[in-house]
Amino acid sequence: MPATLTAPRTLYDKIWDEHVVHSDGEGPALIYIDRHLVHEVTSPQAFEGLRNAGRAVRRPDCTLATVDHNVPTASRKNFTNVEQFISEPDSRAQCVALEQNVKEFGLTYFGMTDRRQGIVHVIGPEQGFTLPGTTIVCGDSHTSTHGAFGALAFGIGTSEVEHVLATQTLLQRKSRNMRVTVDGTLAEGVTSKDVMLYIIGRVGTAGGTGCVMEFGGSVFREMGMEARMSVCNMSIEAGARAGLVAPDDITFEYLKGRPFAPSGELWDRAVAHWRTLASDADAKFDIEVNIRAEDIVPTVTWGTSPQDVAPITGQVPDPATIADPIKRSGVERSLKYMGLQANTRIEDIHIDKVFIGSCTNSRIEDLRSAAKVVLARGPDAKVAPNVYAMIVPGSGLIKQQAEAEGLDAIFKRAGFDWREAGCSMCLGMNPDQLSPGERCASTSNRNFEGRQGAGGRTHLVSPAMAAAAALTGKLTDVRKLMGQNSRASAEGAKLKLTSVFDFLTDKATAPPAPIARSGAVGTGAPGSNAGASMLKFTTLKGIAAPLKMGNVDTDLIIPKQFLKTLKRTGLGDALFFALRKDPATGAATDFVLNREPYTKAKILVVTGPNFGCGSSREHAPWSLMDFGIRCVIAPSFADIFKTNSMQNGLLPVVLPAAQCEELAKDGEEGLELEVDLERQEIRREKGRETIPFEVEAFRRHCLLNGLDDIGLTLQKDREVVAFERRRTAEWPWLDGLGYAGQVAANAKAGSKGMDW
Ligand SMILES: CC(C)[C@H](C(=O)O)[C@@H](O)C(=O)O
Ligand code: SF4
Repeated sequence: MPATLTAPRTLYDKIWDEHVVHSDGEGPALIYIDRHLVHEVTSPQAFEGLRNAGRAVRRPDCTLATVDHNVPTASRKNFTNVEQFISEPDSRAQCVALEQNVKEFGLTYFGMTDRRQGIVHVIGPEQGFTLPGTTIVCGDSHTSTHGAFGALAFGIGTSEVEHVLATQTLLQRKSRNMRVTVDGTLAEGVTSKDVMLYIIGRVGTAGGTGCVMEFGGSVFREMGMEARMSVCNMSIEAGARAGLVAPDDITFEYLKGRPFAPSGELWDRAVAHWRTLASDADAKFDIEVNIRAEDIVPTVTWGTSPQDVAPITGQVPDPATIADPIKRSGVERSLKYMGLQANTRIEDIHIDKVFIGSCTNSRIEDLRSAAKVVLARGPDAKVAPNVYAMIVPGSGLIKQQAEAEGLDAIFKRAGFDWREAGCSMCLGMNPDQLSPGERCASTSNRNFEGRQGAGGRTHLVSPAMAAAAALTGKLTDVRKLMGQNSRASAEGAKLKLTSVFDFLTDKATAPPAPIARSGAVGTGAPGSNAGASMLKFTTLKGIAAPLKMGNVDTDLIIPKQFLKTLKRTGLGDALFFALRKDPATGAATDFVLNREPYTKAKILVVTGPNFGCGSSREHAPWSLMDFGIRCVIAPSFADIFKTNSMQNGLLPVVLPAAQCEELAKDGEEGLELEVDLERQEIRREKGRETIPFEVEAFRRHCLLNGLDDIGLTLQKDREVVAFERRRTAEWPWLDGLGYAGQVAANAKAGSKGMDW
């Protein structure tokens, strides 16, 4: 055993070590992926890639697919099929495409007639597909949710989805270890959502960049699994690669008996292994944050970034008190967008809509918590006049359980709209959206501009706070509604509790056989080695467009309505859509990319940090590329955006903020920059000083040579097969139903070596 494996290790270190298939110690490691969740938005291009290369899905038994983002949440009573039910053509096309792909590639699929259908991050844990100690990925940033089980779970882009489908592995660099400890006792009325909003407010949306964030301390140890999921869910909002809570008896109790979880003797073996995973007492964390539970009160967001938080007892900030000009203008911009005056009391903010749902807060505990607030107001409690409040359970099973408990009746009696499962107004890829100017108290996770609908205004809150806002028509301290002692009054408001196992009665079954296609699925693509399908990047000379903003999120780079495409191309006009088109008239604005000479920009120079934060949508780099931009220079990038860019031949260059400012000035003067990846330098006009930069050696090599990751990984097939044999021997519960120790041969083992 190497020395590093005997030194004290964190939970993350241990999961990482157990999943390395190959590492040369320098480049990224090839890690094995135990569980892959798939949804309709980020998978069509990945399946298309497999189809074009004649590749199969390597481990259908470890892959689970559902539809969630596009599905309407209207009653399915008259549902006959997706074609008939989904009227919006692009949403329909994505759902139909997934239905065809799962058949063609032979995958387990919870479609719209399956009561197990729901938000991908809700159904994985619900089914016991999510297990401790595993690596879990999905083409979705909130894959971090599954870290609540002590799994290394993170979002990936579509190119990586294709990589995992084809190889069941990913090329990854190890992140740093960060720990957030919250000790003490939470005050009455303070929930896991408040804890996480508070943490994001403290560390910022880039606080966890490059890190895996473990949550420790008495507060998380005492939390139930659903609360832990809400916390880990939003670790991506803190910029972290993943969130983690050590698995313990609470975890095991939650999982035992779930359809996809191991049972019998395998269960005992699995639990014995899971107990070894917690961070060693003397393990070292690169970053430590300590928080006192007593400092946290019900928390809401006032602005357009999840870090814009305030206690419900507080007020909207005043930009005049902020010295840093970028931060000040950011706050001014947020307040303008949110239609708020500085120093307004948070409790004086009136709302138009309430959304209870999303992968953060749509589970049974969340619904119970909202229902308790309604019950505490007595039988005549009513949603405030002029407020529309909707409740969207995270899965069909949660909906059934809530109905068995009578929660739907409590909500309906008070005037809430009770809907079918899906992502719904968290993102509004389906018909559930805010209208321009509408203000919403939402239990979701992102309050970016236009997130819930163009011009819509989002305040993130807990389910209890959302229910309170629905009843009063404004952001309200839920503690006032629950009385002095919320726990006591909540207990007074009795709910008829049920067991989830009354509903989890559909047995897990082996995935169906793929539909055979001539010479394609299952037959592999011998010889399709290091593909040169990625666009090469050597040197790039051109106009640089300056963008003086920080925390530019991918919702802003490309809004949701453009994620419905089945292609990777044609997205240039969608780039920064909300900034480039006047929402009222549709006319072009004076945004930098609409002005000459920047309509021909090949480089984007951003002066603020954390470019590309938020969603994992690879559509962000696709739209930049389609516009003609091949290089983005910024002080820092969000992890997923950076990887997605590299996968597409778009070069992200990190430079200190002062140098970004200098280059932005060149851009403002209309000067060209020349980005030379070979020499790792940026040459400027007018004899201005050349600026050096650094790009990780492996990625530089791939960009310079146009090498795509799948081709490289297929050359490691022998190592992958050996890993799978060991996995079956040591952790047999990870092989899914129908796995016979055979995988589709995607590439011939032992083909040419590769210098990575
Ligand atoms: C569609 C998907 C790429 C996206 C994500 O990665 O988060 C979505 O789920 C979101 O919440 O914005
Ligand atoms: S964040 Fe919203 S849109 Fe994204 S997966 Fe979760 S519920 Fe769906």
